[in-house]
Amino acid sequence: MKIALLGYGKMGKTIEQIAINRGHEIVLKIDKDNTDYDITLADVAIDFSIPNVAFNNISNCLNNGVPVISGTTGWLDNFNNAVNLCNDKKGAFIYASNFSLGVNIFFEMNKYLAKMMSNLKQYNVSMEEIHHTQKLDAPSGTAISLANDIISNNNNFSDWKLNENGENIIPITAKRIEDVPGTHTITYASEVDTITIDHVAHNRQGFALGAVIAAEWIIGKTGVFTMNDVLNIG
Ligand SMILES: NC(=O)C1=CN([C@@H]2O[C@H](COP(=O)(O)OP(=O)(O)OC[C@H]3O[C@@H](n4cnc5c(N)ncnc54)[C@H](OP(=O)(O)O)[C@@H]3O)[C@@H](O)[C@H]2O)C=CC1
Ligand SMILES: O=C(O)C1=N[C@H](C(=O)O)C[C@H](O)C1
Repeated sequence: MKIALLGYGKMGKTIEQIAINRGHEIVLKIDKDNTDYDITLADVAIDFSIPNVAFNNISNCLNNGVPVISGTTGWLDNFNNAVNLCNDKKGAFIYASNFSLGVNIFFEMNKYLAKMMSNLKQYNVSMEEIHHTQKLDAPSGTAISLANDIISNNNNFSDWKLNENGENIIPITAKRIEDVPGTHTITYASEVDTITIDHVAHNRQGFALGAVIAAEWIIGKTGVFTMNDVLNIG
């Protein structure tokens, strides 16, 4: 498979290694100094870039009939536009805030726990995410997915806020510590006890492998998909 890497930073480089080991060819490596390119050279594009260019990258792929996998976070104001464009062009598109198998299992655990806690109003939920100091967005895309899944599965919470408490609010704390690949912790606390679940990434390999598996999976398909479709979980 011929892969275009839209974004050739920490993730782009990790994806390159894994893709080559799985027998793929990298035909484009795009960073901020190299934005004039022919996307049709690729069978599939993998976008791990920066929030304010992700939607343009995705649109360029969809307008040129190239399936696109995006892991870039912090651009979701334009998510519905990407979905509409994909449907108009009969293209293929997957966005995931987190491509790792472990986090996708953690997403399911979070939904299950949120459902169980729905009738237990004595528990307040809170979330903490920790990432490396170069991260541009906060809270992380993964934390936003986790919070939205709690809201969909638990009537006690209707919104999330960064560093803010309040009735029916899920407070999210974002910490930035050098070299941390990604840690997410969900805490339910009552007066008598605390329940915590967490996911700790040890490196970026899990995110990158998931993105390459999604790129292999999407070839020949039409539509907007999620990692649940790819991994067949949930
Ligand atoms: N969904 C998931 O599983 C995961 C998502 N992420 C997300 O992926 C994104 C990238 O993360 P990471 O690799 O750590 O970040 P980096 O900062 O290491 O890499 C970002 C890359 O984007 C490039 N870039 C800048 N402008 C453009 C442009 N116009 N077109 C294409 N590329 C451009 C940068 O180029 P230059 O170096 O020249 O500035 C750089 O190569 C982030 O949004 C992060 O949150 C990260 C890990 C997992
Ligand atoms: O920027 C990162 O590094 C990561 N970003 C994603 C997010 O915002 O959730 C996924 C992962 O946690 C690493």
